[in-house]
Amino acid sequence: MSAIQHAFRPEPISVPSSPAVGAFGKRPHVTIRGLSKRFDKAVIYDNFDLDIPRGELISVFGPNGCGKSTLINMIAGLIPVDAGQILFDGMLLSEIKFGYVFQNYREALFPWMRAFDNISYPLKMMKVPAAERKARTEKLVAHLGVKLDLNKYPYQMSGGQQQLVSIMRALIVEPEILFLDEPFSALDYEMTLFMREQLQKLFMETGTTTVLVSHDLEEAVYLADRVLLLSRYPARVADFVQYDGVRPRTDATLSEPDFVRTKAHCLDVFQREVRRS
Ligand SMILES: Nc1ncnc2c1ncn2[C@@H]1O[C@H](COP(=O)(O)OP(=O)(O)OP(=O)(O)O)[C@@H](O)[C@H]1O
Repeated sequence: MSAIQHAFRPEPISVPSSPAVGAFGKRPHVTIRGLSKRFDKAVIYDNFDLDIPRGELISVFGPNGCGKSTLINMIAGLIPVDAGQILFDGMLLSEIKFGYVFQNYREALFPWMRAFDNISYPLKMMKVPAAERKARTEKLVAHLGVKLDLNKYPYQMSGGQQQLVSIMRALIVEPEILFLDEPFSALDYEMTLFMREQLQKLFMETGTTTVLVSHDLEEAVYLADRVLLLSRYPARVADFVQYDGVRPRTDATLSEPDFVRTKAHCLDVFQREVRRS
C-alpha cells in the first residue's frame, strides 16, 4: 500500500465472511452481492459487490457512461437487475422507505400542484390523512428552515427552488436512504453552490444514508464521507475513499490540505481508470 493510500485510510471492499458485519467494522446499511446487469452486449456490472455504510453520504464518481446512474437505479429498484441481491439491513427494498431525487427537476414535479402538494404527495400515496399530511409537511419545512412560498406552482419557482421541493418530497416519507442522481447538474453555478449547502444542511440534520451521483469531482469530495470511484464497465470499485473533513464544510474547506489531497488522489484513480481501455 502506498503512502498516499495510508493517508486516506481506504477501507478494503471485500465480501465479508459474515453478512452481519461489513467492510466498515459495523453492519452495513446496504449490502450488494453478485450484482450483474447488461444492456444488449454491454456488460455494465458483472458479479459486483459493495457495502454502503449507514448514515454516511456516499458520492459516486467515475468515467462517463461507466454505470453510476445504473447502480443507484438498480439499488432504488427503478431498473431490474439481471442477477444478484441488494438488501437493506437484511430487508428487501419493498420493506423500506427511500427517497429519490432525479437530475431533471423540470420533469420531476407535478406542474399542476403547488409546492406544498408536491412535497406531501408521497404521503397521499401512503394514504396518510389530509390533516396529518399538512402537519408533517409544515414540520419538515420548518425543521429544515426552508424559506420558500409553498403556494407557488413549479413554473413560478427557480430551478433551485424546484429541486429543493424535489428533495423535500423525497424526505417527507422520512426515508432510510436517499438517492440523488446528479441533482444539481441542470442548475446554474450560483444555485448549485446554494443547493450543495442545502443538501449538506439536510444531511447534518437527518443523518440519512445518502447516495449521490456527481459529475463534478470537487462536489463529490466536498459533500462526501466516502467517494465511490468506479472503473469503466464492467464496473469495479476502483477505490472507496474516506474523507473526514469537518462539517459544515465551507469555501475554506476547498483549500484545506486534507481536501486537496483527497481530491488529488481521487483524480489519480479516475485518470488511471479513464486511460485503461
Ligand atoms: N436503458 C438503457 N439501454 C441501453 N443502454 C443503456 C441504458 N441505460 C444505460 N445504458 C448504457 O449503460 C452504460 C451506463 O449508463 P449509466 O447512465 O449508468 O452511466 P453513467 O456513469 O451514469 O453515465 P454518465 O457519466 O453519462 O452520467 C452507458 O454506456 C449507457 O449508454
